[in-house]
Amino acid sequence: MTHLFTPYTLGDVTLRNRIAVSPMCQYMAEDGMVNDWHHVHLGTLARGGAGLVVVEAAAVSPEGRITPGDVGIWRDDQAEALAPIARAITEAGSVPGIQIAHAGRKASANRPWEGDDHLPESDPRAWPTIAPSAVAFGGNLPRQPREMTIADIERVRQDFVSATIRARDAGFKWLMLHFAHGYLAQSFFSPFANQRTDAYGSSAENRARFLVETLRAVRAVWPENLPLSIRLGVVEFAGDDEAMFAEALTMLRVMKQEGLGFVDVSIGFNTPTAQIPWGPGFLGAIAGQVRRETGLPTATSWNAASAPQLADAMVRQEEVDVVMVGRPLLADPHWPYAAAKALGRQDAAWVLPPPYAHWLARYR
Ligand SMILES: Cc1cc2c(cc1C)N(C[C@H](O)[C@H](O)[C@H](O)COP(=O)(O)O)c1[nH]c(=O)[nH]c(=O)c1N2
Ligand SMILES: CC(=O)[C@H]1CCCN(Cc2ccccc2)C1
Repeated sequence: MTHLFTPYTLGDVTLRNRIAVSPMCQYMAEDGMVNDWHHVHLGTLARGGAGLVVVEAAAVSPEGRITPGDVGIWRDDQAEALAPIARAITEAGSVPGIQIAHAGRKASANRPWEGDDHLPESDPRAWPTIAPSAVAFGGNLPRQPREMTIADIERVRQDFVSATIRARDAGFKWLMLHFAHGYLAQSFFSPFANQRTDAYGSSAENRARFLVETLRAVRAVWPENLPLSIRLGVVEFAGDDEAMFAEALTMLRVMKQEGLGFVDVSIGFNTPTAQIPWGPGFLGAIAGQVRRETGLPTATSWNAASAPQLADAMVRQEEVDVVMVGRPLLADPHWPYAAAKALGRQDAAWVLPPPYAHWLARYR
């Protein structure tokens, strides 16, 4: 029995299988607008057979981009440009998802293959960055951000709400808030990054405030019957993970009461000194713990699809409900087909659309 190829229903949304395209920035947008690159990239991935395609981090404001090449959803025309992509994903038999994000102190950077570092302040493309505290990430991102005022906090929360409304109206059916990877929301939760002494800092409850308030505000405008998820770093691999994990579980229980429906378990990435134990499916056990301790359905990524058998086992062992696949899909957008074959599914070819499947099913 392959668990990876069983349907999954959450609210009024059913995924044809447990494979999701993990959100992956392409850094190919101009002024936040998607273009042919994104249409071909995401359309091909949807035709590859994944049950869910999560469009890359879309910035909720210009300052919230990581690089000048990031997709945006801070304007109506940007959302309108995303609508055909949501349609193409749906027509391919997959569910259209999108991640909305604010990069915080990791913003205003070069594309990864062009340095992955902060743009020089003299660069006309650069912009000032904001964060919970005036504390730089360090490493290749040394710029000190401006500490956010309460007015900034309220504005950015509203930016997440406006972006949610645009995503809804553009036809997306699965929303993921980017609360991970050292970006703005994750950095509020982190004692490494958040040294505030007001209601948004110091205690775990205060450090969770921006995330919980934003989730609550987004929940109020995202349709009740559609999945509302977050991607959250629950460990840092930088020393104090027991405390961080316990705080994350507490926050997730509060968020569940506030209408969170699903959590994609990831890494904090709040400090350049992290020692990540890279390896096949290394977050699986942690995702399973989150699932048992909070009762929330989960996903995780991080080499979860290094082998189809591993991805299948993570579902079978109830560590996750959905497997987020990233880099393997860059290598092979039809990875779900290869996985179906590797797992011995009779109708493996029919993971792909008829114009491909008809011939592959009878290929001798
Ligand atoms: C090119 C590229 C771009 C992105 C990513 C990765 C890569 C390789 N990742 C992380 C990604 O979604 C996934 O969690 C990790 O890559 C781990 O999964 P894999 O081991 O790649 O399957 C990522 N994560 C996220 O939450 N939002 C994003 O927009 C991106 N962008
Ligand atoms: C936007 C986002 O969350 C992404 C941007 C690209 C790097 N991602 C994190 C990453 C690190 C190492 C290997 C793969 C991925 C985070």
